[in-house]
Amino acid sequence: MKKHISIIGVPMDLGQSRRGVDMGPSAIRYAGVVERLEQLDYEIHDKGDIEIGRPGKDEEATLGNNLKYLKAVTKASEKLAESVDEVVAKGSFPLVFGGDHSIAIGTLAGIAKHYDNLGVIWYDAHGDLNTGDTSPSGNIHGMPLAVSLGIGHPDLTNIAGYSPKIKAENIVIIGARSLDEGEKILIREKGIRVYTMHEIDRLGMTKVMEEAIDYLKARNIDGVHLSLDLDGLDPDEAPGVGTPVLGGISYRESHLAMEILEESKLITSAEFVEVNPILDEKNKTATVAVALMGSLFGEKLL
Ligand SMILES: NC(=[NH2+])NCCC[C@H](N)C(=O)O
Ligand SMILES: [Mn+2]
Ligand SMILES: [Mn+2]
Repeated sequence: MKKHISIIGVPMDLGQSRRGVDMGPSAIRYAGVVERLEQLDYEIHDKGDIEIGRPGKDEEATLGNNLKYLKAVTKASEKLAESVDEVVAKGSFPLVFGGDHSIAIGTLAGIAKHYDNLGVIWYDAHGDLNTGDTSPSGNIHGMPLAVSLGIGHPDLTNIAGYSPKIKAENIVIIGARSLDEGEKILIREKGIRVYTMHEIDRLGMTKVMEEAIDYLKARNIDGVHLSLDLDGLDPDEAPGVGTPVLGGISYRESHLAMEILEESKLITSAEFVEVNPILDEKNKTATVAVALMGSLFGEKLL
């Protein structure tokens, strides 16, 4: 039987302040993702996009809680959680395209209930561990990992009616190079495993991925979600992102990371987020995302 992948697009741009990231799912499709994965003998079902809707003028205010567009993000997260939930329930692999990283709130809400002990690999320049209290921006795309740990506004932590979605000791962050003070405190307090750029430079990507995999296996995880923020890569190679940070993971290292994950056979769901075609150069970032998906699903040169 052919393995089955279900694509869900999430044209969400309300979790941050640079317009255009809502076109990410189109850019990724345009870069040929379906054709590419079909060649790997997967059966692909593109479920289309989640409807986000435009917030009214009265919704733009943060209502004093430092959570921009809380209502609209909550609504979209609920819809996404339902759609992802259906995909997992029927035994297909959920592959979600963003949209900004706030969508991980809904993705994880739909996935985590199907696992007793879900692992998460968070491939990102950032920790996304803020709350309304610690965020310097009020942008919800800087909060999804905290929300999934059950930390943050109850409207967000209770998406799909349960909380927390994941455990701190089952998370590995890879590529971090920009963390806010509150995020650093949370990382230390919860003992979250983080491979910063320092460790990637020092150990090399092979060792980092092998350690990450061993770490998750030792936690007896029964599935692993890959949440890949394209800003984890260096902005020279993935320029189409809203919050670029210099000194990132290279395209080659990222391919290697995806290949090692594929060999591990641990990944049970994935999302690729923050692709913003307005900020991109000739759809380069979406093309990089699709190439990485190729490796994640087993593409080989020979
Ligand atoms: N998913 C992202 N690109 N997150 C960037 C977050 C940036 C910053 N830490 C903030 O909370 O505003
Ligand atoms: Mn990021
Ligand atoms: Mn992120």
